[in-house]
Amino acid sequence: MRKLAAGNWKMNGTADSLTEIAALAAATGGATCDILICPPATLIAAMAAAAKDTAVMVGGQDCHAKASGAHTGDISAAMLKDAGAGHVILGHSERRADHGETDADVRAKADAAGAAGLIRVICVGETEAERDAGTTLKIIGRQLAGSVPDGAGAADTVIAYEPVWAIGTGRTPTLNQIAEVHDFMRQTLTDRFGAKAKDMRLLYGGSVKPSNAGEIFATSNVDGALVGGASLKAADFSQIVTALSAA
Ligand SMILES: O=C[C@H](O)COP(=O)(O)O
Repeated sequence: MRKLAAGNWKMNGTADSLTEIAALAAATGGATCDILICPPATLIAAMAAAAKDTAVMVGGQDCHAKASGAHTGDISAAMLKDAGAGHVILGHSERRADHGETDADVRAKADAAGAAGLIRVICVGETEAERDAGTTLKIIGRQLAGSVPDGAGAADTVIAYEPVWAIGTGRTPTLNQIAEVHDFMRQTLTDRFGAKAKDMRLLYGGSVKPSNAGEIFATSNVDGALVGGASLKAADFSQIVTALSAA
């Protein structure tokens, strides 16, 4: 399986940020993993142009479940594809919290993304209260069951485990905690999808940085990362890409 280093720029970046793409491509020329950057929608087309002829792929951060229509401010999966995206992040905890997205919403968006030919990066993760209550695996199981569409496979679906309490906080789970969730996800997906789940990439996300990437990538069933803050600068993200290539 080819591993994946994915960067989520969230609501950061303007046209002048696109210089990071050339710098990232130059610094990761020997990478043996896939490299993806998901900028704000305003930058997708320009980033796709900047990334042309490099190994850097471009993705969206969300899409609407409908193909078109009266949905002011929303963007369809086909529009992302048209702008140059090949992937889309769905069900990020910030969307679940800020926009009330449910597992059913995420699944509908994932179906739309699949129909448009986008690879879905579907996010799951527990809150701190849920971890403290000992319900982490129950929550992850529920989110996987509700958010991942039937028929999903390794070629069209990536899962990102992002403990909500580790996002942007500098806190990370222990390696054992990451392994426990990733092993659980692999088993859960295998129970549902069979052999197809063996090569489905399982990313870890939440305060990944150059200093901890190597040990996280050496953890059981971790096939890459979904990186927020440390993906904004090529100098940082390229080190994470290099660590994943070496894993
Ligand atoms: O999508 C990325 C994650 O939310 C992780 O963000 P972070 O690396 O800034 O903690």
